[in-house]
Amino acid sequence: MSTPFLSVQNLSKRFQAPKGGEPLTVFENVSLGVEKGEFVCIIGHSGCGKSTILNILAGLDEPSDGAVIMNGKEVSGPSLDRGIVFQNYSLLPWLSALKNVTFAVQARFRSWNKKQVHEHSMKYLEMVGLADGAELRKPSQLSGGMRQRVSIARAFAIQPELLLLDEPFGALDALTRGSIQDELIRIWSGSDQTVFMITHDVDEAILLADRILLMTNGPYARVAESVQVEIDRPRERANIIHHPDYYDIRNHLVEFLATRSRALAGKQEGTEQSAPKVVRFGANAGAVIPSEKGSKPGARKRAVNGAD
Ligand SMILES: Nc1ncnc2c1ncn2[C@@H]1O[C@H](COP(=O)(O)OP(=O)(O)OP(=O)(O)O)[C@@H](O)[C@H]1O
Repeated sequence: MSTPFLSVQNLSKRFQAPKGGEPLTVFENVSLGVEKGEFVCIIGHSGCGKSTILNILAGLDEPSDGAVIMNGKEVSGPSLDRGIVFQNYSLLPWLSALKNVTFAVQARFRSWNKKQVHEHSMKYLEMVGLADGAELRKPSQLSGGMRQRVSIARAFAIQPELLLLDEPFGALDALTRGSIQDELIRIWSGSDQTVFMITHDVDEAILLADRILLMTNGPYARVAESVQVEIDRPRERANIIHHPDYYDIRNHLVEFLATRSRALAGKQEGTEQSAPKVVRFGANAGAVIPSEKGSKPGARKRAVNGAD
């Protein structure tokens, strides 16, 4: 079995208690694989460790045990191969929106001249609706949603191999959220980018993802299930609810969050398999896959509206 593009191997994270008490084991023995070009969402209750996993994938935090291997190399620090959108935007406050983007683009594409950098950056700012003069404002002069859009433009503009998104649309109104979700799918569809995204929104996850990872509650959280979303693309927000698998998947996710995330919580004893259980619906519901690790995503239909 080939090694996946992104391989999370027996990852654990413990934080020291502030006053020398018992350390907090946020999650333990998390193993999973993500194939190149796959779009994966992760869902779990607040505090189970989703952002901590994402920070480790980004190389911004270190695991207590285990490793993350991307493209055959262990992740040991941040890299422009991995673009990140955080919940709290993380923009450089002394630079304009445009300069926040050009700064990253210049670092990524070192041989480009100023004009190329400017045009490329403006293209992505335009994509998020911020090319009408707002690009000249500093983060403190922008609303929360606008700041988040700058952060999204910056991450997309560097065209990373792996896009890490930590609730990227949380601060956006429904209309902007929908149009940026569409842009994300358009960009991802036309590239071989891999996306790993945290969301609390089950409908968003079903609309966007090839696969949804479900985390149990912490401490000692783990990724218990990997739900395949085998709904053909393009998926349209207005029509996806009519797909025969839609409510089966949705009910499964909601039920996991309501009961099983808690029922499955707690420390696992040694022999427990660390790879999540694969869950499939529709025609593939009976398919037997022993573990998620290394499994290929369902047939990819990357066509989106107006694009192939
Ligand atoms: N630097 C840190 N030091 C100590 N504890 C931390 C640190 N960072 C996170 N934690 C703790 O680790 C746990 C997981 O936090 P994390 O932010 O990863 O959760 P999350 O699932 O992303 O939550 P949310 O959905 O609310 O964003 C929490 O209990 C949090 O308090």
